[in-house]
Amino acid sequence: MGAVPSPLPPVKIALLGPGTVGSEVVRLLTQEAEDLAARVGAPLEIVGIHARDTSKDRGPHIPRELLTSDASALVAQADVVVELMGGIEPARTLILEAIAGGASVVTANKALVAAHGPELYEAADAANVDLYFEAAVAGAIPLVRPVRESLAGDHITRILGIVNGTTNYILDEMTRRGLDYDVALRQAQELGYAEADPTADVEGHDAAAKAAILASLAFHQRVALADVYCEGISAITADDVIAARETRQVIKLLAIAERTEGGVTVRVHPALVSEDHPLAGVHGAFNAVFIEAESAGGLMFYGQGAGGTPTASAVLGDIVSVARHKAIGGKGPRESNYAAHEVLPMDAALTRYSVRMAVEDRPGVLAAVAAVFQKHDVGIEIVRQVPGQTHAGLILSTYAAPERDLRATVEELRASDAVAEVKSVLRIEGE
Ligand SMILES: NC(=O)C1=CN([C@@H]2O[C@H](COP(=O)(O)OP(=O)(O)OC[C@H]3O[C@@H](n4cnc5c(N)ncnc54)[C@H](O)[C@@H]3O)[C@@H](O)[C@H]2O)C=CC1
Ligand SMILES: N[C@@H](CC=O)C(=O)O
Ligand code: NA
Repeated sequence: MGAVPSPLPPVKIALLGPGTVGSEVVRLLTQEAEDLAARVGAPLEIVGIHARDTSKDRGPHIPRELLTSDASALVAQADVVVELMGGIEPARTLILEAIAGGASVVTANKALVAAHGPELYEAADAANVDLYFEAAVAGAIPLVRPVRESLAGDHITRILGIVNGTTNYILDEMTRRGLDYDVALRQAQELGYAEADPTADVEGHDAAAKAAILASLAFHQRVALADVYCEGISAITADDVIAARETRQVIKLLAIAERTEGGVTVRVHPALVSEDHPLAGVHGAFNAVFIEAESAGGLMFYGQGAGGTPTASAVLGDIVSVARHKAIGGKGPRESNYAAHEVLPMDAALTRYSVRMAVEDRPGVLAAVAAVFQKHDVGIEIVRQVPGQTHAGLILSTYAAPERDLRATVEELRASDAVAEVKSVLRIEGE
C-alpha cells in the first residue's frame, strides 16, 4: 500500500470582531470543522478571537480562552485573518499588518474596501496573499466572485439592484404592513441587519460603498466612493409609499452602475419600481441584483443580503478558498484596473422622474406646468390627477432625460405660481 500522506498542518485562523457576523463565523467554523477540513485539505484552527471586552461572556460558541485584546499579536501568528469589526480603523491597519506578516485576509467590511481597496489590493499582491471580500456585497449572495471571476471574459454594461438589506426591510415593512419608518428601522437593528451606525444604511452610504466595489470589479477600473451619487431613504414618507401603491409601484433603494459610450455613472437612490417588476417582490432584508453583459445577456442574483448567519456563509466560503491556497498552494485573482472609462457625474445620467405636486385649482395651471417641462426639453409620459384637500393633486411621470434637465425642471416648478407644493420627486427604474 502506498505511503499514507501525512496530514497537512492546520491553517491558523484569527478572527477580529465576534459580533453579529463574527460570532456566527466562529460557531460554523467549530460545528462544521470536519467538513471544512475535508474541503480545505487541512484542519482549520482558530488561534484567537480579538474583542474589545474580553471579560464579556459571549455564549457557548466563543471560548473565553480564545479571546484576546491584543489584535497585533494575534494577527502575527495567523495564516488567515478574518476581519469582522467594521469601520475604517483599526481594521485597515490590522489588515495591512496581517498582509505584511504573510497572512491572507477575509473581510466583510465594504466601507473599508470601498475607501481603501486599491491600497489593500496592492499590499496583498505585493505580499502574494489573498484578499477576499464576498460578504462585503449583498451578504450571502455570491456576487463578488461571479463579477470578478465568472464574468471576467465578458463586458458588463449595467448593474441594477437592491444591495442593502436594512433599507429594503424598512421600505418593505412600510409598504406591506404600514409600519412607521422608525419602528421598522429599530426592528432591522434588532434583527442584526443594520450597521453599527445605521445612518450608513438609511442615508445610502452602505449601498454606495457596495456600488463602488461592484463598479470597480465590473468595469475593471477604480471607482471611488466619491464617484458614487448617493441619496438615502430618510426623506421617504408614508404618503410617498401610499402614492406609489396607488400607481401600482413600490419604492426601493437601488444601486445602479452603467457603462455607456460616454463613460461610467454609478448611483444610489430611492426609486419607484413597477409592482410587476421582479425587484418589487424582494422582501425583508433580501437583495437582488440584475447584471447585463454583452455576451452573457441578462443575469439575476437573489438571496439574503444581511443577517449574521447568511453573511457568515459568504465569509466561510472565502475562508475555505484562502485556507486551501495556504494549505496546498495557489492564489485568487488579482485586482484588474486596466480600464479608464470616464467616470461621469450624476447630471449626465439618463433618468426618469415621477413628480407629485399640489397645484392651484384654476384654468391654465396644467398648461403652465407643461410649459416648464417643455422649456427643459423633458417629455411628459403620464399625467395623473389625484384628489387633494385644498389643492388639486398631480403626479407627472417623465420620459428619460438627462438628470440635469430633470432637476432644472423641478427647481422651476417649485418657483412657479401655478404650483402650490412639490410634494415628492422620485426617479422611476425597472419598468
Ligand atoms: N450584519 C450584517 O448583516 C452584515 C455585516 N457586514 C459587515 O460585517 C462587519 C461586521 O458587522 P456586524 O457583525 O453586523 O457588526 P457588529 O457590530 O455586530 O460586530 C462588530 C464586532 O467587532 C467589535 N469591534 C468593533 N470595533 C472594534 C475595535 N475597534 N476593536 C475591537 N473590536 C471591535 C465589536 O465589539 C463587535 O463584537 C461590518 O464591516 C459590516 O459592514 C457585511 C454583511 C452583512
Ligand atoms: N447593513 C448592511 C449589512 C449587509 O451588508 C445591510 O443592511 O445590507
Ligand atoms: Na456576497
